[in-house]
Amino acid sequence: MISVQDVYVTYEKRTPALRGVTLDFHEGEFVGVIGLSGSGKSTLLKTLNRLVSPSEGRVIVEGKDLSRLSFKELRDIRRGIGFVFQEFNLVDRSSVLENVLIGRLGYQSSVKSFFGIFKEGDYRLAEEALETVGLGEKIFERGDRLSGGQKQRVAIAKTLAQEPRVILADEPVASLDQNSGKVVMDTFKRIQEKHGISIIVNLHDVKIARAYCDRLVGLKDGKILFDQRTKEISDEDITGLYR
Ligand SMILES: Nc1ncnc2c1ncn2[C@@H]1O[C@H](COP(=O)(O)OP(=O)(O)OP(=O)(O)O)[C@@H](O)[C@H]1O
Repeated sequence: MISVQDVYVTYEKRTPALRGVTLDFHEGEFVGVIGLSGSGKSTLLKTLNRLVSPSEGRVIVEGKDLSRLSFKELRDIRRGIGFVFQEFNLVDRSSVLENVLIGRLGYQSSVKSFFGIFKEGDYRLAEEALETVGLGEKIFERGDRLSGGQKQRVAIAKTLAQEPRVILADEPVASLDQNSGKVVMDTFKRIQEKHGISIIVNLHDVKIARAYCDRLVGLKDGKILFDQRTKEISDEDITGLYR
C-alpha cells in the first residue's frame, strides 16, 4: 500500500534525518515506529503523505510516486491518508461537529469549501465518526470545553470523516495522561479491527507500542535498526535501540 524506497531526508544541509530507509506498509496493519527523540520518526511519517519530500529515494502510495504527482493527484491521495498530531490541531472556538466536518473539505470544490457548504452525507459521516470514537454526545460542544483525550478523539474522528485507508499518528498520546492515552490507543485499535484502516503510529513509550502494535519499526539515527512482528522483538532489540 505504501512503499518507502531508500529514502534520505536532509534538512538544510544538516546530517540526514533519514538515511536510506526502505520498508513497506500493508493494508490493515497496526505499525508502531519507535526510537529515541531525533531518530527520525516524525520525518518518516511526514514523508508518507509528502508533508516532507525525500532528498533521495521514493515513496510510492497505491502505485504512485508521491514526488511525481500533480496538485490534484496529491490531493486525491492525501484524502485517503489521515494525519493525527500530538497537539490535536483542533479549532478550539468551533464545535466538535464543525471540527470533524473539516475532514470532509478534501471532498469539496474549493468554492464550496470556502463557504462551508456541506452535504447531508458529510454530516452523516461526521456523526458516524464521532460515534466510532465514543463522542456522539459531544457533537455540539465547543472544542475548548473538551479534555485532552476527548480532543484527540475528535481529531481522530476528523480523519475518519475523510474515509481514509490509513491513519498516520505522530505521538498521539504524548500529551495525555495514562488513562486518556489508553482510551485513545483503544480507539485506534477499534478502528483498525472494525474498519480495516491501517494505523501507523510514532510512539516514544515502548510499553504502549508493544501492547497495541502488530509490528514495530525501530529507528536509530535515521536508519532502521529492526522491523519485525512485535512478538518477535526481544528486550535486547529494545535496549539496542535506546542505548
Ligand atoms: N523542520 C526541520 N528543520 C530542520 N531539522 C529538522 C526539522 N525537523 C526535524 N529536524 C531534525 O531531524 C532529525 C530527526 O527529527 P524527527 O523529528 O524526525 O525525529 P523524531 O524521532 O520524531 O524525534 P521527536 O520524537 O523528538 O520528534 C533531528 O535531528 C531534528 O532536529
